Amino acid sequence: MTKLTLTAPAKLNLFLHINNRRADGYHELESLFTMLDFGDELSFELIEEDDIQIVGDVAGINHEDNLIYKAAKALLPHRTVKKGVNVHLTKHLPMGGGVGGGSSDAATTLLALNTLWECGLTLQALAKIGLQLGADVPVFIHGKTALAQGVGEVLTPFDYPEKWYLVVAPGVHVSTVKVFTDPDLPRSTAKLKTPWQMADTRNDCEELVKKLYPEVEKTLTWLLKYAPSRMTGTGSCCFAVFDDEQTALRVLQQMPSSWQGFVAKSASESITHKQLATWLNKEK
Ligand SMILES: C[C@@](CO)(OP(=O)(O)O)[C@H](O)COP(=O)(O)OP(=O)(O)OC[C@H]1O[C@@H](n2ccc(N)nc2=O)[C@H](O)[C@@H]1O
Ligand SMILES: Nc1ncnc2c1ncn2[C@@H]1O[C@H](COP(=O)(O)OP(=O)(O)O)[C@@H](O)[C@H]1O
Repeated sequence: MTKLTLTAPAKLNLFLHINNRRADGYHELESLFTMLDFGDELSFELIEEDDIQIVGDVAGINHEDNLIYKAAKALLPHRTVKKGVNVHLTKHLPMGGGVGGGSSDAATTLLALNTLWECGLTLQALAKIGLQLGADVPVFIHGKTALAQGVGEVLTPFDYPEKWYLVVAPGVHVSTVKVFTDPDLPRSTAKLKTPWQMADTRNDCEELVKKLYPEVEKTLTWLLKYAPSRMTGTGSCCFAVFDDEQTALRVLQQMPSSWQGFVAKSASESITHKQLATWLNKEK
């Protein structure tokens, strides 16, 4: 049977500004998203049973709550190959960490099954379906470093230098909903005016999350000893940026053992798109 293995990359919000809160409760934001060359691994295999099976690292997530299942189910009406799918998931990304693990799994599933089920949908159509699964899904579908506006779905490709990042997960789960519904969250950052510098930016969620989760404050304070550092998304993961891999690895070796961490390089085009292109060329 046809098998396709893809990475579901981590994402970082190199900055995250919250401009206002919409009537529907979602927030208008501006953020510079970049994908990393590290993430979860998903293997897709078509099966005769007309079923969506997920095996591997699924601990703690109910089958029908898994964003992989939701993504596959959303594509069922579009498939021209009437077969089921078995998905093997190997998690490497911390859940609810602000690195988009669930959203990335969903996007990778949409990209893989659009191909295996021969749905023939464009990236725009996949991103529209993805937005229903989460505000972060469209950026993974397009798979490019991008300036995000709207709730995260209005994406403008942005040329940003590839760097090395040390990403640290302090082992606390931050609820995105809790952060976005907190009255103390700053919600009135003005839209960026070009030209702008990274020094003009920040993560508007950082102060609130540091106050609510002292372990995040400790992580940021530790990272800032070595390199410019920020929290990604609504946290809890934080990242430090380096110009070379060796320095980033040396800092990782000094990381307190109670935290999890990895070093990865940013990729202006997501690893998923490159893997899919290679697989399609081999299939020809
Ligand atoms: C905050 C960001 C920044 O990249 O990332 P994470 O920190 O989750 O990684 C994203 O916008 C999160 O996207 P995603 O993780 O898909 O969140 P969703 O499931 O869409 O929304 C979860 C909840 O967050 C709030 N939410 C999310 C996005 C947004 N622009 N405004 C919001 O108010 C809403 O309360 C929503 O119900
Ligand atoms: N395959 C999955 N991997 C990770 N999280 C998942 C998955 N399916 C559903 N979820 C849920 O989505 C939430 C995290 O969504 P995600 O987009 O990864 O946000 P974050 O960017 O905060 O990590 C988790 O709290 C988890 O409950």
